[in-house]
Amino acid sequence: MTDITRVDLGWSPFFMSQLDIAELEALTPIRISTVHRDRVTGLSENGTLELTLDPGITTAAVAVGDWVLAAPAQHRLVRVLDRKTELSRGTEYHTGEKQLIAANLDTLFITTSCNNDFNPARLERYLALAHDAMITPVILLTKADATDDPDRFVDQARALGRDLAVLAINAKGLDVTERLSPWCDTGQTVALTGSSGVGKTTIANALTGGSALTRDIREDDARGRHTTTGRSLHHLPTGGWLIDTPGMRGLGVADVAYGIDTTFPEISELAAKCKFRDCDHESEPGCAVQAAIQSGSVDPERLKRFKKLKRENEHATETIAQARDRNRKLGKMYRAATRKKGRD
Ligand SMILES: Nc1nc2c(ncn2[C@@H]2O[C@H](COP(=O)(O)OP(=O)(O)OP(=O)(O)O)[C@@H](O)[C@H]2O)c(=O)[nH]1
Ligand SMILES: [Zn+2]
Repeated sequence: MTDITRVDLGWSPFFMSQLDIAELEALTPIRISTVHRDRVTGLSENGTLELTLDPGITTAAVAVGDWVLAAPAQHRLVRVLDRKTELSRGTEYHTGEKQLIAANLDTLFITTSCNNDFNPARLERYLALAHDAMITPVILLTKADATDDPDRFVDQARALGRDLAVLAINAKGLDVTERLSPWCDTGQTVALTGSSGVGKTTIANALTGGSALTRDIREDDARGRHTTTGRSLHHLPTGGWLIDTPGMRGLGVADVAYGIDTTFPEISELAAKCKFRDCDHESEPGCAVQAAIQSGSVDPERLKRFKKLKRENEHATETIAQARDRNRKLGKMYRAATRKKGRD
């Protein structure tokens, strides 16, 4: 790779400010493009570099999109820099810690279609994830060419947030790259999420000019593995970067209370004004949310979905905390047993 600068790669003062003088002199900032089980690959101004990890860093703690400091001569990853944004997901059944999916994303394209796939509750889960991670969400409504009334879907999607960017597109059309260009400019990083068949691959191919998404990435996904054999950070002709990791294709919410409140601002703002702090917004006296529903300024369906998502999130957060606790205890038991063995 030639003629690529750090700024092209997404470098900014946010990352620069984390380096001390010694690091500035001795180490090279590298953007992670692939995470394998035992090593990672990254990009710098000088091309692609394979890195091994210093003791104390595991590949589970490195995500595609991360900026790291490396000792390039020894091909060693020394330190992962603080992330601007971090996308992680609850695992299936929330049996363990959250899984890191991607780092330093600017925009998440939440993709659905102008057909039965359109589901406000599902879109709100994705919005909660994006908002929680401080990533800008953009809703893409594909298959606009296959319906008589795409505006109906656009209106419904716009009602899911304030100032929410919503685009109805034909993913197979020639104008996809141009329509998405405001988010795909130099140094900007994007990812696509959404259900199977909504057009993510079609859009990714349009954005990359056809080079994206190798077969092996999807096969890994089907087996639920966290490694990828393909490259996961794709340079776009518009100057941006597309992250495609297997984990992008099935995001569960856990520990995203802030994101849920941000996704339902009209409700969370009123909830702060309810008479009781633990108000359920049902039939309590002095409930500001119910008052707004009575007056017609809040959609009762939004309240239902808000409460359901909150419950799901609380459950997942609790289960993760329990798993963490269990792991800690197991670790303690194991350490005690090895210590005892050492004495025997
Ligand atoms: N007419 C039309 N067809 C589309 C559009 N978007 C996707 N398709 C078609 O829908 C099918 C599924 O598209 P994909 O891009 O493979 O969907 P995906 O989201 O990547 O699906 P998974 O890989 O299963 O997650 C393909 O046959 C596409 O050609 C669109 O906007 N208009
Ligand atoms: Zn209330």
